[in-house]
This record gives sequence, structure tokens and C-alpha cells, in this order.
Amino acid sequence: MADIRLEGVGHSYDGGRTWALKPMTWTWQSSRAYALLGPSGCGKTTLLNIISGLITPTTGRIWFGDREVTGVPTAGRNIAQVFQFPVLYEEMSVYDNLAFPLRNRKFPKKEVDQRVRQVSQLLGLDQVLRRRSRRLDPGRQQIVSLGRGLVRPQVAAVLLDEPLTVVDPALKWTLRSKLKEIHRDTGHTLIYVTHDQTEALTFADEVVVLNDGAIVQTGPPAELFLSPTHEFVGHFIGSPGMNMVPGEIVGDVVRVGTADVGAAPDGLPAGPVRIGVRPEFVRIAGPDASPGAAATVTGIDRMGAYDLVHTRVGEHPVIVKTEAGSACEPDAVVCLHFPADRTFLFRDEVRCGSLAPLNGRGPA
Ligand SMILES: Nc1ncnc2c1ncn2[C@@H]1O[C@H](COP(=O)(O)OP(=O)(O)OP(=O)(O)O)[C@@H](O)[C@H]1O
Repeated sequence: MADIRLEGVGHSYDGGRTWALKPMTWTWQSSRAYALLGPSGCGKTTLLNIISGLITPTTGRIWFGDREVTGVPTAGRNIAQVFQFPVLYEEMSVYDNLAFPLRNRKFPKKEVDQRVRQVSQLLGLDQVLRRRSRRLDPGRQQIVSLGRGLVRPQVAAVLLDEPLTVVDPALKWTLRSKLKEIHRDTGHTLIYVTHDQTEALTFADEVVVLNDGAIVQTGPPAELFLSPTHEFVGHFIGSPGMNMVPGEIVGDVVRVGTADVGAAPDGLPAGPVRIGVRPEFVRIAGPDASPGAAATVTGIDRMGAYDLVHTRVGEHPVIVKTEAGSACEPDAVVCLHFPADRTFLFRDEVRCGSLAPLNGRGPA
């Protein structure tokens, strides 16, 4: 197995007028489990199809290790794929479906049997191996498709395009952890496409966030949550997403309306910024606390395990996630404190710095 390197790879479906995938350079490291995460239409499937060879990119080159595969068709790339819906031989047994990719490549009978039994046990298919695939429900059929994708050792990568769409929600959790287990076992390079942040964050070693045809940030799940470098990642990851409050750098402070909420980082020129802070980290203090911004409580969602306190700072909504049973009442005036180590500043959607503590002051 080798790294998969994209060198200036981009794709346009309309002769270069618009780019479904903007030219990018990126390496998928061997044996890692990646999630490719982004909203509908951002280019995920296009990128996957370029790796598998179903699409030849408009521009750029692709390398599997030191072998260039840009013009090589799918059959010559040693890739396994799992699609959104089951792709099976319906008249064949589950066993034969799982064995097919191995028999097709002339694996010895003993190894075929060993691999099929190993994968079927991990995916909970061992009780239905003799059953015809068409007699399984669509969720189970999809698990067989997943097994077919994972059964071959030594593939360049396993590409999974929203593979759990038709699977029952309760089973999804189990299957994701099974997938992780199989990944640990086989060391395959996995690229798992999803628009669902929970799927991405619970599955991957590394998440690649795609928006509007471009990679906006990559990193381990915790890093994307705690340290987004792009506003899109702040919004898209987290539930609810990151609060964004317009502010301004004036001298050496960061101001929201007339309130100083922190110190400006060294070297950042004066002017407007957007202040990003996750609902988990905003703190509610008394109305005169300092430093902080005055806010009016507009509503409270009592979620059971936690509360979401909806507030407004001037015209701008800010959500605060608190412990269940918050004492806040609608219309109350409070002060919101933005912790320096968890609050970031953005310009043109890109992070340009972090809030700094204001003379060592915390909320009063
Ligand atoms: N065969 C095609 N011809 C023309 N445009 C296409 C084609 N396939 C995709 N597109 C366009 O390219 C862009 C990226 O599409 P793509 O399917 O790669 O996104 P995606 O992130 O996988 O979306 P989804 O999650 O909805 O599947 C979209 O604007 C889409 O309309």
C-alpha cells in the first residue's frame, strides 16, 4: 500500500466555466482512515471518482506511490469501492458475494474461506452466509456490500461513498465501530465520504473538510472542533455550530459594540473582524461582569442533558450551551464572556488570530 497523491487535480464538467473541484494538491497517507466531509454538491463524489478512475480530472496528476495513474482506468488501480446503495449479485449467496472479489483475483480457496469468514464475523453476517442476497433486507444487503469492499487485502484504498445511508440508524453506530475494528485489523487506506459530521467525527483518524470544491481544513476530529481555521468549519462542525459575532480591533483591544471583550493579538491591523466562539465555551456572567458583552436572553431550549440559552448581542444571535437547569430567564440581561483560549478572530472567512486575555481579567 502506498500514499495517494493528488497534484494540482481539478475537475470541470462544463469545459472550464465552473470547477466542481478546484485544482488541489493533497496526499492521502497510506493506512489512515479518512472522512471526506462536506455539504451536498461540494465535490465529494467527484473527488472520489477521480481517485477510483471513474473520472479523468480536467487538470492535474494522480500518483499511487511512485506510479502515476492519471490515465489508468478503474480496473488497473486496485481500488475497492462501496456505494450508497447495495451492489450485489442478488441470486448468489452472501458467502459467494463476499468471496467474489477474491475468487476473481484467483486467491487460493483456503484464503478465500478464511477472509470471508473473518469479515462476515466482524460484520455480523456469519449466520446468513448461505442465504441468497436478494432475501436480505436492504440494510443487510448494504452490509454485504461493505463486506465485499473490505474483503480484499492489499488494496490501494477502500472508497466508501455514504455507505450507511440505507442502514437502520441504530445499526449505524455498531457498523462504524466495526469499520474501525476492521481498519485496525487490515490497515487499509479508507476514504469515507459523508455529509454527516457525526459519522465523520466518530469514524476518522483525519477529517478532510470540503466546501465549494476546495479543501478548507484537514485534521483529527478534536482539532476541527477546538481549533477551526475557517468559518465554514466553525459552522459546519458542532451542534449548534460556532457563534460568529461581528467585532472590531481598536488599538490593542477587540470590541463588540462598545464593550471590550479581549485584547487583540500582536500584529493584527485595526479594522473589522468576526469573532468565533463555540456555544460550549461562552460563559454567562452577571450583567456588569468584565470583560464581556451585554446580551439579552431571547429563549431557552431545555434539551434534557443540557440547555441552549439563546441570546442577542445587539442584533447578533449568540447561543450558549450550559448545564441542564440553567437559571436564565427570557428577557434577562446578562454578560457574555468569551474565553481567550477558545475564541478566534476571522477575516475573509479565514482565521487571522486568537483573542488574547485583557490585562489578565476574567469575568467578574
Ligand atoms: N455528471 C455531471 N455533470 C455535470 N455536473 C455535475 C456532474 N456530477 C456532478 N456535477 C456537479 O458538480 C458539483 C459537485 O458534485 P458532486 O456530486 O461531486 O458533489 P457531492 O459533494 O458528492 O454532492 P452530494 O453529497 O449531493 O452527492 C455539483 O455542483 C454537481 O451539480
